[in-house]
Amino acid sequence: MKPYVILNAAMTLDGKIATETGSSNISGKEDLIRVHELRKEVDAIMVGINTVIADDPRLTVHKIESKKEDNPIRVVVDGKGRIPIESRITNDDAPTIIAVSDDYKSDLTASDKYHVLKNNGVDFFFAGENQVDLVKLMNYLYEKGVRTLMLEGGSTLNFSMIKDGLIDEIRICVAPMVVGGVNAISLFGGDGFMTMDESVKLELVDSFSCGKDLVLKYKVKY
Ligand SMILES: NC(=O)C1=CN([C@@H]2O[C@H](COP(=O)(O)OP(=O)(O)OC[C@H]3O[C@@H](n4cnc5c(N)ncnc54)[C@H](OP(=O)(O)O)[C@@H]3O)[C@@H](O)[C@H]2O)C=CC1
Ligand SMILES: Nc1nc(O)c(N)c(N[C@@H]2O[C@H](COP(=O)(O)O)[C@@H](O)[C@H]2O)n1
Repeated sequence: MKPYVILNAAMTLDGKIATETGSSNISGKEDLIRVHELRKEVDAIMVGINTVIADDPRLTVHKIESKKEDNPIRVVVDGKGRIPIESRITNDDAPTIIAVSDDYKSDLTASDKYHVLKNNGVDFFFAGENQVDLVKLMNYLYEKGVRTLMLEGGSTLNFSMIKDGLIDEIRICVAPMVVGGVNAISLFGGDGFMTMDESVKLELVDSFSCGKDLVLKYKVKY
């Protein structure tokens, strides 16, 4: 069993979620309110380690009125245990789970960083060779009571999740901007599919204006 997974992201008209240098302020203020309302509804939020390193996100409900209990569990997919010890995501604003691959378990558990984070209340989950086994992670989160999970990027994790058949719904804020650049970061990265036949098919279920932005909602049809 797995949680119902909603991928939420903001992209430019040309499908980029960040520039080559990592600049990623894309959503307008109305869209950020929508995002934080969604954060308040879900049981957990998940991001990849590069997003933590690039953005040092809080992943809490902080742009609308809320209480600490409204904050979902924060999950970081971190195959090699690279989490910076001072990351905001490890503070006590909400529970945090760091998922690491089995190959890096012994290195991590032997480190001071692991013990400091454990003492601060951070939980660890180990599965997979080199990369985190996302199917096992979803199963573990479900067993912990997570029924709805918001995937908030980045590009590499988004592709792994959709390739593994783990995303149920996609909500995209399309901002009226163009950034270009072959090295800018797109909504789905990874190795990609080689043919359109392999592409994951979507069904548009809603679309609406949100301030200056357009929000598109899709169901994923595996
Ligand atoms: N505009 C928006 O809505 C958003 C923009 N962003 C932007 O995206 C950028 C980061 O994206 P990106 O660089 O693609 O990185 P991700 O945040 O997707 O992290 C990917 C890393 O996670 C680790 N990982 C471990 N297991 C897996 C697995 N099974 N599948 C995939 N990844 C795994 C890998 O690192 P390792 O090998 O070390 O394990 C991998 O390189 C940032 O610039 C950020 O600002 C992010 C979110 C939203
Ligand atoms: N919805 C959305 N719009 C953007 O323009 C963004 N750059 C992002 N980024 C995601 O939100 C995280 C930051 O969260 P906090 O405000 O620090 O809680 C960031 O790391 C991305 O996952 N999202």
